[in-house]
Amino acid sequence: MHSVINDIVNSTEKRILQIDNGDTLKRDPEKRDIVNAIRTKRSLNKVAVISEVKPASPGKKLRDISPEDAKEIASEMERAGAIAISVLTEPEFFHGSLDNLKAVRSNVSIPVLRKDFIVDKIQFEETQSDLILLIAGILGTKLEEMVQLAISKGFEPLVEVHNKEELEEALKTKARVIGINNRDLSTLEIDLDTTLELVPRIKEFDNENGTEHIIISESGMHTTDDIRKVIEAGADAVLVGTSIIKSGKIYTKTKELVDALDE
Ligand SMILES: O=C(O)c1ccccc1NCC(=O)[C@H](O)[C@H](O)COP(=O)(O)O
Repeated sequence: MHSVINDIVNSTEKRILQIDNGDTLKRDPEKRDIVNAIRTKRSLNKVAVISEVKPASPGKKLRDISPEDAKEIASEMERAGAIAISVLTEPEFFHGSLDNLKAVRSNVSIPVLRKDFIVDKIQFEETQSDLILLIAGILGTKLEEMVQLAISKGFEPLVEVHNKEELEEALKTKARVIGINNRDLSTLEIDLDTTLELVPRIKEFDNENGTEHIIISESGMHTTDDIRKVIEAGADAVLVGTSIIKSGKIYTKTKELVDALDE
């Protein structure tokens, strides 16, 4: 694991000590269904884009985003046809917040993903979202248990993998949604071919087991060519942060990616 990831996980572990066990968030009982949203979008030959409210990457500030800004940004993403909104909530390295998550979910009607470094079930109690990210490379042997717990709490777990070993672990779980992260968390290098390498194994598993996983290609997509590359390889959806936020034109850039198959 890259030292930045170790730092992020260490900082998260310290932060969760502050979560008050008795202070359980009252969650909206309605879960917005991303699986249907993705299938509907794809049936219209549009790209299912999960658009990310991302203030920063480690060491790289993109834009200050307050809860009010987050609401406005997410509304523009929804208007432009995004099927879901991802909200980074990690405060130290990504400048995200749970307040941004809450603000976004109350202001859009599409599914919302909490994008963070979940290391302990206590984090479920502070989360107002429909989906929650579980990173196989971080959770290791705890992955299956965390997937079960997330489902029992009413979340749709999005299990993120980057290599074949992590993918095999993800396929052993009950998760319906698998994210292939094109960013290697050991080196932070991005390679869209990661999606091309891992999709066939998911398809093979589904054929053998009568399952139908939803595949999300995550990170490093900037152009419509990038989007077409991963969709043509078999991804059902894409998760895009930096290129949308950096464009400064949230509506226009999101729509360009949603319409990438029109060209
Ligand atoms: O964004 C980073 O640089 C990063 C570094 C280390 C761990 C995670 C990181 N990103 C978290 C994400 O999951 C991305 O924000 C998301 O996949 C969107 O990626 P991008 O479109 O490349 O901003």
